[in-house]
Amino acid sequence: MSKARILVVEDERIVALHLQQRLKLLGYDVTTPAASGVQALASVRDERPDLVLMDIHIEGPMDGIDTAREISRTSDTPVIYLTAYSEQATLERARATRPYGYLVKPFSERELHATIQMALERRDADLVVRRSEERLLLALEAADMASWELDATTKTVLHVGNSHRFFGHPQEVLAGAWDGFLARVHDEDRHQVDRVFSHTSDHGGLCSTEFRSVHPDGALHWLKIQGKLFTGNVDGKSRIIGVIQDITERRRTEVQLQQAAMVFESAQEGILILDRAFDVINFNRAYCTISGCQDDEIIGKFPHILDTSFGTPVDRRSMMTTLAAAGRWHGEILGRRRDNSLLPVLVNIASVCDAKGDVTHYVALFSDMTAIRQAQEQFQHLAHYDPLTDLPNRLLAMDRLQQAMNAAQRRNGTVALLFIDLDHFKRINDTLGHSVGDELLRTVAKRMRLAVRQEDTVARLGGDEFMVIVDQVEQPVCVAELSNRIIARICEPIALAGIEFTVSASVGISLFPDDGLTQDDLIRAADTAMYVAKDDGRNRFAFYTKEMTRKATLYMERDRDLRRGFDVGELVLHYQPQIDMASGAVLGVEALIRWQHPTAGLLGPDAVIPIAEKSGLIVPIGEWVLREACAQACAWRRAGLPPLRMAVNVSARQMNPDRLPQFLKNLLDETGLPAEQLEIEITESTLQNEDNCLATLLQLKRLGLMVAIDDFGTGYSCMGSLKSLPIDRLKIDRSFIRDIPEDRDSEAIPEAIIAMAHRLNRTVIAEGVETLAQQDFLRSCGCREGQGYLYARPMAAAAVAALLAERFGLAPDLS
Ligand SMILES: Nc1nc2c(ncn2[C@@H]2O[C@@H]3COP(=O)(O)O[C@H]4[C@@H](O)[C@H](n5cnc6c(=O)[nH]c(N)nc65)O[C@@H]4COP(=O)(O)O[C@H]3[C@H]2O)c(=O)[nH]1
Repeated sequence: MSKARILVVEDERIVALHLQQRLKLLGYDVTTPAASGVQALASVRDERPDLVLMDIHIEGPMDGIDTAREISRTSDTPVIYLTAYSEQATLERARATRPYGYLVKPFSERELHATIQMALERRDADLVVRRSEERLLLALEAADMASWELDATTKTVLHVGNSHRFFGHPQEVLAGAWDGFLARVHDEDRHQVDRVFSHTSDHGGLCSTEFRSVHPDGALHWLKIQGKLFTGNVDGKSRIIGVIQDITERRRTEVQLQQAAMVFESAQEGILILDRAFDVINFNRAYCTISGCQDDEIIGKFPHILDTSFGTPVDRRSMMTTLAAAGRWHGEILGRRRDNSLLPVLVNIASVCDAKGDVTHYVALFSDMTAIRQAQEQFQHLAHYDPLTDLPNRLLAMDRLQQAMNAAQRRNGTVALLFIDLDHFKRINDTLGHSVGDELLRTVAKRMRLAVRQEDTVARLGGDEFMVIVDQVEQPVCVAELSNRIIARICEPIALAGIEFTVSASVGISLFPDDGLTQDDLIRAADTAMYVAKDDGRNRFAFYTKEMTRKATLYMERDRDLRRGFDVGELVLHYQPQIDMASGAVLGVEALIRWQHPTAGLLGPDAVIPIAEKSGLIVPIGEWVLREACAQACAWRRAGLPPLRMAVNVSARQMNPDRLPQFLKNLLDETGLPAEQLEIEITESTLQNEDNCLATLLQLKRLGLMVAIDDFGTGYSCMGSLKSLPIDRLKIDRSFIRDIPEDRDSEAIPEAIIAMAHRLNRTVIAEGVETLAQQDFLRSCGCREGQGYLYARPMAAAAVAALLAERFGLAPDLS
């Protein structure tokens, strides 16, 4: 053991040398004595003595106490004061420097030795404590912790280590009154922190809590503070001593883990964590739901849903190869449920690697695609099927037709395309309502399906239009039979909304390849044939013929020509006088349409009316006729001619109660023509077939117009109801007049019509009177009015005026 080195600080040299002598004798090593504070500090720094014997009263700017204070500030060297006498104040100053001892001069060798030994031992003990404190501090620092201390009795914070790091404030801000410390704790945690440290003894002296500290920059730090209560072992005070730790990162990780756990558990996707052998080590609820497996059937096993033993299309080897190469595998498979049923699943598997890049786990996600696939199927269904009847729609029908055509082409066969349109469906829809109309369409659809073979397609194209595609037609006659079957089925009585009624259908048929090689051609052909079936009286079928196309083309050309003629004013009116057969007086005229065609010359109504009826142009043309006829009647009146009845033919399609009466009212208002001078002629068939006819007639009568029934006698049903109809005049059809008097039998009908009309108080006029004999016969039956070539042919307005002027001896002003 080496000798302790001692520095003597003494300004009296003799005393210093004597003391050194005594020390040497006691076995100590001595350094050169220092005579001043400055020398002493230099010696401590350079000689590194183990102990300093310091005379309090030394010369110089620093006395022994000042020098000792400086030594203790810069080194661990213990200082023992030497003093002969001292005032109290000096001693107080000396004590404040925490010396290792006092030796009061004169002192014995024993006192000197004992004091030095005690000081050295205390210095060693202090060093041990200091080292240990240092170690503790370093350990706390390494653990990112700091110590803290609280006086539990007074609730005073004594110490908060590394306070900047944990609270963002210096020690002075935190140390002191408890409330000052609490002020640095987040509002929401303050109460909890206060409670924990107020009841430390309740928990065996241990306390621990986690809270947030608010740093001056607003940043929140999660802190964990732990401590233990120590009671009175040093100075009788109760202290809580412990450590503070910043757990912000841990809390963040915890929150992230919680969120991850939440996602894991609440995910719609089934999630599996697999080990390297592909055995399950963790799973979520959704996986159980999707796979139907129980908890104990999952852990430690290969995922049941990926079981390929059912021949699902997962190739496990290629999956593993992809996983090894790319770290991911995804695809849609037919997964296997616990009950061995299959379901479409979208699978996403990812490898999880360690720091070295070696695979440690796999994470597999399973999305049940059943709902999506069902929705897609529904979507597909909606896109291809008619929602009302559930029959294929036009899109699918076209596809099937193309397939049938392709197949027929390969085997040199025939496909039949049937275009089916319900007759007068619009009328049913309008009168019975749309829900009845819908139900009717559903019923018809079912009946059609029952009428055809399983492999044939029945489709709804829209509205009341249906299509049947017959694959593999053996003979056209089979298609005819099928059409009859369909028509017959449709015709069966239907009871809807408490009403029983029947509906018929018209069917147009085209054949592939005879009638067309493309879908469009076939459809056009079937459509044309269907219109022919309708024209032929409905409730029947018609095979397409080339002649139909010719006629249809002709019709279209005529229609176009008529529209043009109408637009440029080529339509004109001729007028045929209606005569009092007794006096020969002109009672009125019938307006008859003519077409002054630029190339064909003057054309009769046959060139206008049928085409206009078909295309709907009859309504504007009919209104033009009425306007023109009224204007002409007014012009004649203005010219001074006597008032004449103006008879105008009105088509069935014009008999719209919402349009015609209002139109006529406006016309009469505009022209000033008295209503009773205008006579509307409707045919007997219009009266029978047009639902709106009666309602329109009643309104016309209310306006004061005259109504005549044209072609009377050619229909059958209206005789009985004639009495109640708002009719003024009957026009006997000229077909009944033609054979008078050659054919006696033919006289019976006009005779009966005239008699009946008189009975019912209606006027009669005979059409087509060509001979005097016919006139005489009619007059003998009591018919007073006649119209025919016998009196005058239909003629232009100017000719009528001239005729009237001649008859009445007038010279009309026709300007
Ligand atoms: N053989 C013969 N025929 C005679 C005789 N007297 C008159 N006629 C013809 O008989 C038709 C009488 O007209 P309708 O029965 O109303 O029959 C009319 C009428 O139903 C229709 N029509 C004519 N103009 C119009 C019109 O503006 N609108 C509508 N909707 N139909 C019209 O066209 C039909 C034919 O008219 P038109 O060809 O002008 O033929 C006229 C007239 O020229 C006769 O003694 N012998």
